[in-house]
Amino acid sequence: HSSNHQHQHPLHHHHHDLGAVCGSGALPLDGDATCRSDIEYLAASQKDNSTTQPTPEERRQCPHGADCDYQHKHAWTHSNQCFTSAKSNLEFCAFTDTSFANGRGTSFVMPARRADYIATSPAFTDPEVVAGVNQDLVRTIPAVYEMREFPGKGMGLVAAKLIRRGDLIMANTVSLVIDYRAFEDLPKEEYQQLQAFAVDNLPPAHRDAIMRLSTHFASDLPHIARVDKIAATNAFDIEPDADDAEQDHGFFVVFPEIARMNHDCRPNADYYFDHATLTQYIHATRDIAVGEEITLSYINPVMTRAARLRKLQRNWGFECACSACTQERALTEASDKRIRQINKLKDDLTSWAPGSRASPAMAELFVSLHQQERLESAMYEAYAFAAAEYNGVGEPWTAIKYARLAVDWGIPIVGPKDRDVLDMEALAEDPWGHWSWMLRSKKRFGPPEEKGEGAGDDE
Ligand SMILES: C[S@@+](CC[C@H](N)C(=O)[O-])C[C@H]1O[C@@H](n2cnc3c(N)ncnc32)[C@H](O)[C@@H]1O
Repeated sequence: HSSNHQHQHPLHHHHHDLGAVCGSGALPLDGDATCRSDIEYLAASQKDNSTTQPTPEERRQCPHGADCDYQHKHAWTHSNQCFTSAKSNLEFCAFTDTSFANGRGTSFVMPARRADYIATSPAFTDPEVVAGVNQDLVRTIPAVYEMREFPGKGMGLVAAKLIRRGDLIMANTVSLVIDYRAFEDLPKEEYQQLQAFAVDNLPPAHRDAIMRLSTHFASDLPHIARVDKIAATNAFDIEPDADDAEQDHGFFVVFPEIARMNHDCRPNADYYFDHATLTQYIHATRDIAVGEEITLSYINPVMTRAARLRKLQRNWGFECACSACTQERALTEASDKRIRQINKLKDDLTSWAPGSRASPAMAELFVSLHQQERLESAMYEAYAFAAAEYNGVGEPWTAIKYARLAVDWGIPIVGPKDRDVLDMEALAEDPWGHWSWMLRSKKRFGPPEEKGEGAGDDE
């Protein structure tokens, strides 16, 4: 299934994984109430006036944590079409809430308990958190972009004013949300029927915005096939919330306005998804001049030209003609060499084994290669590696400099709640108390590591 790339967080050199409250292993499918974050329980229970919502204490005592979460049954405006998979025995339904996000509406295709779980998110229980999002079907703030046609690409967006790095370009709440298992487990006809049903039940303006989206030049498709082609051409992969009992199973999601952004291998914007607001945010990754096209990368950009072209052709069926793909041959070769070097250096920088060659100088090279490659979306990671390397040899001031850069470049790209951003904030505030403090020196010059469990690299 075609879908846009998602951020991976390759900065897994943490010895203390801030993101994982219950350890790093996958949760059993029926969940574990004690593993979930207290803050999220509080947020959900305080923001919901209904008395059926268990208190944080009640949730904690639930023998089957996951079931406690679904005591609150969301009032869906449409949820009368379902199919049960013979393959997995799961029942998938189309759920629509036409009042979601101030009447914009949203539709899900997934099992009922998962839909009810997602509906406990603040985006549903506290409409305030999504006020001001979705400035497109109904606009109250002037747009920083306009839509126009780009020869060979269909429609696209251009900057209508100077946009600075870090500026918010647009944000959309979830529109059409499909559990990957529906796609994998159901017969194609049933799956496509649920998907079309989900779209048809949205409020008309929203439904029409989806139906106008690109089918990548396919025409005269019957309605159900057209919806399927629109989903395949425009969907983003979304990773489930870490508290979702079914977190091993991802979604693909269509956002009707964001879907108008075309691909560039060196894009000037990037996106992240926030589960609390069920919103995809698009920010500028560098300054964008008036009249310049606003672009995203549909794939991981840290790939050689040939690999990028292959992937774009296979998943979206277009021949990438962005400047990084069409520059003269000598420049392409130089770029591919830098890409290969970036990927090699990353192995060293992510390794905290005593034999790793990583050093502050290597991290400086890593930062420079990203700048040379115009990989603004990945700069925060490079800065984070540099911060950890400097701190690892006891250079707190340079470590703080890079940690601050990582935070500033990371917030627009992965959001303020991202665990790497939080980790760098912690380093900038207290390098001496950070996990990386003197860690390289200790590993290289300290007593020999104990053999076996816990020794050496945490990868
Ligand atoms: C998510 S949509 C982007 C918006 C689309 N151009 C439209 O008219 O709504 C993805 C489709 O846009 C087109 N597209 C996006 N980036 C492109 C590029 N760099 N070159 C050519 N076509 C592109 C392809 O048809 C692709 O299947």
